[in-house]
Amino acid sequence: MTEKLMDEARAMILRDLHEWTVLHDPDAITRSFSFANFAEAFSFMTRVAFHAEALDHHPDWSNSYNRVVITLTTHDAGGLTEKDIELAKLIDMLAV
Ligand SMILES: C[C@H](O)[C@H](O)[C@H]1CNC2=NC(N)=NC(=O)C2=N1
Repeated sequence: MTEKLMDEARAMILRDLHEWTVLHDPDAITRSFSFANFAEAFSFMTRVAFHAEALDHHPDWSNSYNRVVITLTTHDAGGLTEKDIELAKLIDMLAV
């Protein structure tokens, strides 16, 4: 199983993901994205979904019209792992 990120490694990685906010209960990161309209938002979600499926790591998310809120955590590990970081970086690339 993928292990939870700890201490310095975790702090260093999270510094690079400065657009994401760290949550503590559960241990997770969250970011809100806004798009021109629903079609753009849903197209983004579709692209993220295919990558998430390929990674076998899935976002907790919600969508309201042009806004998508994504929370990443590893349920199996009870907190943030490398898999969340990998998916967050991918999501950041897909959002631009
Ligand atoms: C069996 C399968 O690999 C697991 O259930 C995966 C699927 N996707 C997952 N996604 C997330 N975010 N956390 C998990 O623990 C997780 N587990």
